[in-house]
Amino acid sequence: MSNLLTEIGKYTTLSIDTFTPDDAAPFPTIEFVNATSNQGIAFAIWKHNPSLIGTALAHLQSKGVVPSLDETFVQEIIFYATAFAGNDMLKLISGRVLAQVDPADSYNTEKVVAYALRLSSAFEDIGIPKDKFIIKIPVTYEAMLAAEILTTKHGIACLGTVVHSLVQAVLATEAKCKYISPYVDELKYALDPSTYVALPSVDANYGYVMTKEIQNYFWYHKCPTKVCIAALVGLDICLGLSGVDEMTIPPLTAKMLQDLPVPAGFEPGVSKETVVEVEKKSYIGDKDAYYAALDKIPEAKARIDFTLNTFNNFNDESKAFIKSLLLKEGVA
Ligand SMILES: O=C[C@H](O)COP(=O)(O)O
Repeated sequence: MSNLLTEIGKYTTLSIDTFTPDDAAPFPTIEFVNATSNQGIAFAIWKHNPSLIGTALAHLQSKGVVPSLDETFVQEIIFYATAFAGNDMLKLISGRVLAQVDPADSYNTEKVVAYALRLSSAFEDIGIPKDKFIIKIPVTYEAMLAAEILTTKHGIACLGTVVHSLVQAVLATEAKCKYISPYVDELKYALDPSTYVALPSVDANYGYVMTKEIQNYFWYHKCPTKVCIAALVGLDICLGLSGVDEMTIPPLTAKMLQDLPVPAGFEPGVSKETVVEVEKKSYIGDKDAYYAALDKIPEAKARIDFTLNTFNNFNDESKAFIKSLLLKEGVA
């Protein structure tokens, strides 16, 4: 039977905002193409399924790696537990699994490259080829230099994430990101969708207006980068942005859309037929111009800082949780 989720899926690629296979169970007839993770989702996975940490530990031990509480070993556990979780999700989706670099490295090109290569190695080591995963990289000037290196020199597909402005989107497509993820609703709602409070109109939603601006720019200038919207919670926003290239939908929002009928006369909120002319911009090769442009958007800067801090906190919690498991198992 037709419902709002399948209807939106006619116009927009649907992906799911989870790495927990149980979350995909309520949608047996929906084809989610990609499945995503970040440090918040990762922490939830370890808590939900701590056996993934044990699987990662056993794999590393089988390769002769000696367990310890050192930062390097705990990080290796995160790489492999992420890869094994991704492997489970790949059984339920037709596309790729996505995993994010350490947000603490976001302003350091070399560190982003090194982290992404180690994470990619873990995926490939357990049999997940390069065309089945994507590395998510927060869009800063420094990190986009890393994305370009990873794409062109290593053949690793990248998604520019934590996008809160057209300025970042322009840089990410110039850096050859395969996707970008504009954040639509406030991150606090994405982390706990049950607390969502809709604004009086979608036009009052910063992320909604920005996402339409970015999609229009990418379509008008025929950018090869796809817009894969994230931090999407509100039903009104999902309807308003239906028609974008791709949506990563949290399970709770997907369930609500699946339970709703299609309104009479439904039309997607965004369409290539209504694209308007927009001036082309360029920031690659001009770090000062990029940060000067971003400085003019305090809302974007505040949201980027808040998001990176939030993910850093989840990463710290993950590491503390993994250390406590290693101690409990008596292996470190
Ligand atoms: O869970 C948080 C948000 O949806 C952030 O987007 P993401 O899942 O693509 O990282």
